Amino acid sequence: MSVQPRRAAETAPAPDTVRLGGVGFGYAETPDVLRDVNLILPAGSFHFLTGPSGAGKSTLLKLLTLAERPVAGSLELFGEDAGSAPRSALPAFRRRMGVVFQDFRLLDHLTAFDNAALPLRLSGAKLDSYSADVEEMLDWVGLGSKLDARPPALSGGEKQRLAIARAVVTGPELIVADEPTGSVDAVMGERLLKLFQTLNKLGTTILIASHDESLAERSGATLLRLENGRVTGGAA
Ligand SMILES: Nc1ncnc2c1ncn2[C@@H]1O[C@H](COP(=O)(O)OP(=O)(O)OP(=O)(O)O)[C@@H](O)[C@H]1O
Repeated sequence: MSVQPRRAAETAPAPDTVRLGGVGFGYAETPDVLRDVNLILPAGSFHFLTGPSGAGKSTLLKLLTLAERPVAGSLELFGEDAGSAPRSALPAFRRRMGVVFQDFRLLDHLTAFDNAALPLRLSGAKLDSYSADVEEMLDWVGLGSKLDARPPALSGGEKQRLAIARAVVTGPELIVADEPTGSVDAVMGERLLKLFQTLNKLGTTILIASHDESLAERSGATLLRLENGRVTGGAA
């Protein structure tokens, strides 16, 4: 696979990709969704996050992707304080991660190719430099014949695979995915798992929130469980 995670040039050990200490967060109607989350994702680690519906998995992912910020505790990404960093610093954190949202967040007016290529285009890269990588990634997720299709003409599973291609095509250091196999069949679920495993072997830190406990167990990833506002399992 030609898409590879970017790596720092220095030889010092990479800092933990994610460190959460005593994190608390909630909503007006549901305070205390997260009460005291302690979580470390070392660089290059692979974790699955499971837990009952409504436990707060998507909420935790919103904190990691900086869509929300903790109201208590600390959040470090890539060895730097992200929990209380100024808003102007957030895009630099976000550029280092690929995110698969549960609702995909594709742009309906763009083709599949242009949706997948969007993060590269926004980074200022020239089409010639990324076009082959984007096509390879779309081929990997089974969309090689749908490069010109727009999201409204894609099935739920195809949209999900397109969202995954877009998240991984930049070679991010961290991939955060919310139910990334929820809309695909078992065969494609295995194929997507292989994609995540391959990216992890290349050094990408990966956190997948999923209801699919059997996929999580087959993944070889460290299993984390979110319940009653706390995460158990893993290195924290
Ligand atoms: N934007 C919001 N405003 C208010 N409450 C919210 C919001 N988003 C989530 N919640 C509430 O926070 C709690 C945790 O929701 P969240 O979606 O994070 O759980 P989850 O573990 O991802 O659930 P599922 O497995 O069903 O996707 C739930 O009680 C939910 O109703």
